Amino acid sequence: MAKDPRVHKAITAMKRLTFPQEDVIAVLRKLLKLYEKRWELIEEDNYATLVEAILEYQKEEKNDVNSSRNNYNLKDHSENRHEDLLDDQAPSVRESHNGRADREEVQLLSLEAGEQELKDSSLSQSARNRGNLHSSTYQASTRQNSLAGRESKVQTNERENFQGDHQHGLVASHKRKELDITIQQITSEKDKRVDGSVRHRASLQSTLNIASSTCGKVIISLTCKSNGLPNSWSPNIDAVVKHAEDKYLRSYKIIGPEFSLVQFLKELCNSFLELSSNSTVNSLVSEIMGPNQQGSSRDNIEIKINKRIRKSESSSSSSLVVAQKHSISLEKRRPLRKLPDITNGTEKVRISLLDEFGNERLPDFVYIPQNISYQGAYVQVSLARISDEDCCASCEGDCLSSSFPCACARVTGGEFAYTTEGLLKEKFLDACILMSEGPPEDHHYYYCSDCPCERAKNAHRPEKCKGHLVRKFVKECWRKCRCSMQCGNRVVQRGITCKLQVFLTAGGKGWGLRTLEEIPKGAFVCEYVGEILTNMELYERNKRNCKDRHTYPVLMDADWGTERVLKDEDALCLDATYYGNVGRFINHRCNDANLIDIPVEVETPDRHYYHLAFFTKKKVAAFEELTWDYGIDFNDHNHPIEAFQCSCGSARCRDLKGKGIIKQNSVKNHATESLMNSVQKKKTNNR
Ligand SMILES: C[S@@+](CC[C@H](N)C(=O)[O-])C[C@H]1O[C@@H](n2cnc3c(N)ncnc32)[C@H](O)[C@@H]1O
Repeated sequence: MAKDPRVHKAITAMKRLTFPQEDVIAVLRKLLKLYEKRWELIEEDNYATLVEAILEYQKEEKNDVNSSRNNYNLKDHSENRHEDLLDDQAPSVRESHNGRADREEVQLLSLEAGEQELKDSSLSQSARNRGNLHSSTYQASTRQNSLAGRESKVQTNERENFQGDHQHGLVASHKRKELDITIQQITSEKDKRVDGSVRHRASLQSTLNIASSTCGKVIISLTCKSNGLPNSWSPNIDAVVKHAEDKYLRSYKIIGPEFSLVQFLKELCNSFLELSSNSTVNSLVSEIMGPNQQGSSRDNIEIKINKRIRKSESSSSSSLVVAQKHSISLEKRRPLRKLPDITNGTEKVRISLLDEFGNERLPDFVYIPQNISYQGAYVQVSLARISDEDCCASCEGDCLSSSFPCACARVTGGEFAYTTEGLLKEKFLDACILMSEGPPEDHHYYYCSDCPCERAKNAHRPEKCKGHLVRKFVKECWRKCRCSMQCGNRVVQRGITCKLQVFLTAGGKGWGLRTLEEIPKGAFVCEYVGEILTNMELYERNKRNCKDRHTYPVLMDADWGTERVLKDEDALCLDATYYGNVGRFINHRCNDANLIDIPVEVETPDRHYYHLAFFTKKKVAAFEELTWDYGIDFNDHNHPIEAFQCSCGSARCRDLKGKGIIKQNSVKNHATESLMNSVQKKKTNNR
């Protein structure tokens, strides 16, 4: 173990990302030198800089064609590394630097589905040649088993009807089959460590093989090959499966919590059987890369297909018939793009942007940390409008620590909404969540007699008001108050404190926002900041720009219930399309989003204008995407602006047509106004 705890921590963090220790050490050395040992630069954003530097390093190493020089340097490095960074490394790691063959092959993972023996399989042959098989078997069907407490050597058979609707020549003869999913970690004995983990010698080139036998058996095999690269230890297969699942669940959020990698691999096997009956190479490529991406370098992953057909595809013989080879060359790794701070220094914290895919247009907008009026919106902020009841002119220091709640707690029933830790009180938060998600109750809604939203659409014959949710407000101390800026009743106005990152989502949602650290329940994350427009201005703007891919308006109707007739200039909205803050990147998630938007009164008791603040509804893990429920009714046909097909991944996703459950034909998707009418839509949906 390294003596320096910071080195040890960095190595452990990188190990979780499966970076070879040798690479981590080499890069750490360089970075420490470069940053003059300023560890905070390396550690910030959960080692984002280190991750990038390692990827760069690996790319450079790979590009070094002079293998002998490369070997010499690597050995040289590795010895130095031990001296100055890892003084007390485990002997097994030291050992791995020596006696390394230039080119070795270790099969990391092989998955088999089927019940019959493979005959004449190059895969099983190659596995045999490599020596011992270390095998772990998982139950394919249950989530518990795939996520937690996996046990090796447990084999479960799952009944599958192979015939079903697959009209597959190869499997047609088997009406019902047992389908076993077996994950095997295959390696040569000399690569095995004492603790059971496996040393692998390369990470730059991997080969994915899929093969099927005529009796319906499919083998998926992932092979990693070395090219004289630094030695490293491959993690235990349990860790690999869990890591991949966690990554999809936590970072990408494109799948539900019931996702199981093993189940996914099983589906891959079944798809392979289906496709191999009549597929062409193209159809398989299309299956892997998506119909519009054939031949494109969207992922910059080179997929070579060597179709080695030993028998005709339609053959019903029982020998192995197809071996499709996809060589995934990480040499052509996607270029990472990172902006260190999209706020241009306007926030207290830096907010980076990371494009792991390297192919998305950078967002085109101006970052503003606070709302600003576009034109007609008149936000009346004046000391005169703040009455004695709306401020605490005799407080000092921290209002939360005084024995009696001051006047500023009046709005929240004489109790402050925040705890001394700066979180929303659970009772208050839960009440807000219940109002926005719970069964709709009529007294939660206000129906205008002359609704500005409907007036904007048709001034002469406005439709009936769709209803506006009467929201609970938080009220913060402000300028007329005599407490300090550190008062616990000033949270939103102090701005963002969480470590956030804009990232390109993997699920087709465009950019998204994630947290780089765990956030507790009830924490303020950020505001929704944009241009303040009148409702009419927004309507006109949307009519002009309805083709914009992403639109970002929010109606500030949380307190319309207190007005008899709302004048057009008082019906305000926020639009973050052209000017906005990081809140504009928060994607929608149906029903079980981790953020809730709560109106916060700061500068004025006049609630035509307020701040819309996002708080966590539950504890959010580091790297989890932050989402809120826009309140969209995906069945609403009458919206002028076309909305997105929802890819939120929630098990309770409301966009049924997007999932093919409702026919799409004449149904139009509409987004922007859905945001504006979110209340009514949620209500309808809940009914
Ligand atoms: C407020 S923006 C969020 C940031 C946006 N993803 C971007 O790249 O700038 C809203 C837009 O993001 C996309 N989006 C948000 N949530 C989505 C979801 N669940 N499924 C698909 N697209 C989504 C839609 O294009 C939507 O109009």
